[in-house]
Amino acid sequence: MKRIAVTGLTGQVVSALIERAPKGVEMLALGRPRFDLASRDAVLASLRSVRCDAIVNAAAYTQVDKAESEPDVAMRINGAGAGFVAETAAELGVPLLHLSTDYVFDGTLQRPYREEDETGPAGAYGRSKLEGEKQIAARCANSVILRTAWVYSPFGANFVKTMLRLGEDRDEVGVVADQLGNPTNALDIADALLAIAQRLVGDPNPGLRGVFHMTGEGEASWADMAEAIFAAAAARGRKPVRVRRIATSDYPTPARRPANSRLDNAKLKAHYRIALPPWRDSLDSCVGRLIEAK
Ligand SMILES: NC(=O)C1=CN([C@@H]2O[C@H](COP(=O)(O)OP(=O)(O)OC[C@H]3O[C@@H](n4cnc5c(N)ncnc54)[C@H](OP(=O)(O)O)[C@@H]3O)[C@@H](O)[C@H]2O)C=CC1
Ligand SMILES: Cc1cn([C@H]2C[C@H](O)[C@@H](COP(=O)(O)OP(=O)(O)O[C@H]3O[C@@H](C)C(=O)[C@@H](O)[C@H]3O)O2)c(=O)[nH]c1=O
Repeated sequence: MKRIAVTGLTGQVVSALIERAPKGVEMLALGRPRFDLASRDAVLASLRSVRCDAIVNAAAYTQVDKAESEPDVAMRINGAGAGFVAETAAELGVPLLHLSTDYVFDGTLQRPYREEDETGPAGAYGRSKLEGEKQIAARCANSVILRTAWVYSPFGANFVKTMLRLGEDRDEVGVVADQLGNPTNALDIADALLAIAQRLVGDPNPGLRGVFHMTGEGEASWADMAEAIFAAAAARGRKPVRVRRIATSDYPTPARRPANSRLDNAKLKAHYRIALPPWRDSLDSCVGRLIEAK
C-alpha cells in the first residue's frame, strides 16, 4: 500500500494520519475548496484524479450544537456526501475506511454499545452520521465503518484544548459528570487506520468489512476527562484547576447528548487484533505536547 487518499485538509484525524504515515506511504489529503462533500461532481472528480490504494473518509460536519440549527447542511455533508465518497470508492475498486460516531446511539443502554445494538441518534449530528453509515453500506461493500468517540489531539478544535484554554483564567470549571464515553486520541486512530487499510488492501475476507467500534481503552465522564487534563497540566507546572462535577441539566446545550455513549471494542480486537491505548496514557501525552508547544 503506497498511496492513501484522505478527505479533509485540517481535521484532527487527517492531521494525525499525515503525521503518522510511515515512510513509503503517501497521504493525499483532499479538502475544500476543490474537494467539497456537498458536491457530487467535486467528490467524484477529485477522487478520480488521484491514484490511490485506499480511501479514508475523515471529513465531516462535526459541530454538534450548530447542527441543530442547520440539520440540512449536516445531512448533506455527512449523509449524501459520504454516499458520494462510497460511490467513487466502489467505482475505483479501492477499500473505503469511513469514520462514524458514538452519537448514533441514544445513550439509554446500561452497558457499552456493541455494533449490532439499535441506533437512535439524539440529535441532528448523530442523525446525519447514521445516514452516512447507511449510504456507505449501500454503495460500497468493500468498506469499513469505524465508530469512534470523544476525539482529541494536538490538532484542530477539541475538548482538551477547550479545557486548557478555560483553565488559563479560571480556578474552577463546571463539567458534566453524568455523560459516559471513551476519550480517544486522533493519533491512536491514525495508527489503527493505517493498520486496517493495510489489511483491507491485501485481504478480501468479508469479516474485515462492516461496522466496528474503535475507541481509547477505558471509560470516563467528561468531568473525569477534564480532571485528568488539569492533573496532566499541573504535573507540567500549570496552575491547579478544580473541576466542579455538574449534571447535564446544569449545562444546557442546543443538542441533546447521549448519557451513555461507551462503545465496546471487542469486535475490532477479535477481527483485527487491534486495541487502542488506555485513554489516560494517550491523554497525558497529548496534554504534554500541547503545553510544550506553547
Ligand atoms: N471529533 C470527535 O470528537 C469525533 C469525530 N468523529 C468522526 O471522525 C471523523 C474525523 O473527525 P475530526 O478529525 O475530529 O473532525 P474535525 O472537525 O477536526 O475536521 C473535520 C474536517 O472535515 C472537513 N470538512 C467539513 N465539511 C467539509 C466539506 N463539505 N467538504 C470537505 N471537507 C469538509 C473540514 O475541513 P475544513 O478545514 O475546510 O473545515 C475538516 O478538515 C469525522 O467523520 C467525525 O464525524 C467521530 C467521533 C468523535
Ligand atoms: C466546554 C464545556 C463542555 N461541557 C460539556 C458539554 C458536553 O456535554 C461535553 C462535551 O462538550 P463538547 O462540545 O466539547 O463535545 P461534543 O461536541 O459533544 O463532542 C462530540 O463531538 C462529536 C463530533 C462526536 O462525534 C462525539 O463523539 C463527541 O466527541 O462537555 C461542560 O460540561 N463544561 C464545559 O465547560
